[in-house]
Amino acid sequence: MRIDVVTIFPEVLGVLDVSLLGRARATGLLDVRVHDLRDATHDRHRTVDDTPYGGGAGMVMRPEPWGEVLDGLLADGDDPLVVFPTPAGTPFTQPTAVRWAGERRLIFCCGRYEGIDQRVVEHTAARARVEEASLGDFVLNGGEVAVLAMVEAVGRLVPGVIGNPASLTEESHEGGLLEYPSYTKPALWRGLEVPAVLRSGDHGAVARWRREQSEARTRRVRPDLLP
Ligand SMILES: CC(C)N1CCN(Cc2ccc(Cn3ccc4ccc(-c5n[nH]c(N)c5C#N)cc43)cc2)CC1
Repeated sequence: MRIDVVTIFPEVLGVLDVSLLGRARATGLLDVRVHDLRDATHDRHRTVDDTPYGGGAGMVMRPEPWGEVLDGLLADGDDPLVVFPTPAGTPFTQPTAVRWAGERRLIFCCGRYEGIDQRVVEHTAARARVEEASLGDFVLNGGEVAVLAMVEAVGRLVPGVIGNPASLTEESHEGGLLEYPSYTKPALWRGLEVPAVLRSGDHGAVARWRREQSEARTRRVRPDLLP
């Protein structure tokens, strides 16, 4: 999978070079390319923003640099999905990550200030598949942190990125339930014991206990996830 990220803060995306995604990049499983939007400006100050039509607080990102950088990225004709992170977007969920992990190429457009001139979304949607997605119901200062989360959630689902695919099967939000609690050695720690069933060797009992724990945790913490 190829992932392009357009941003005015390319250094923020540097964290993608470490850990799992770093190894995935090094082995070619993920081809992540970060592009500095300011490279598509041509004035002395490398200006990417201007005042909003209609007045109001803050600045809006100018359409011209975005048009130029997307002209280049969309020239390959390989049908990428173009994602605009925005507080006004469709909630990004695990099903979204699973769906995006099936794409051959993703392009993430990180806005800043009060957002990107809407005509960029409109013009891009006339020549590519576009989604406006939100990381959650809270406000960030720009799209970069959201894209880091989205790229990690998607990248880890690409075959080969996670060493043990089995660890992808029983995760939170898989199958609509939160994951069961996990334990490791020692069996007794600061007076707290590991549940006996987990040390019983009875795999059927362990599976039942884990399902019950997932259901109870979901009822307690996220009843909205239950059918
Ligand atoms: C003037 C006045 C009436 N407006 C009132 C509503 N405000 C909403 C507003 C607030 C901040 C930002 C900062 N920002 C710029 C690009 C950008 C991309 C993603 C996110 C983002 N925030 N939270 C998420 N889950 C996100 C995602 N994904 C935030 C971004 C953008 C937009 C804008 C100002």
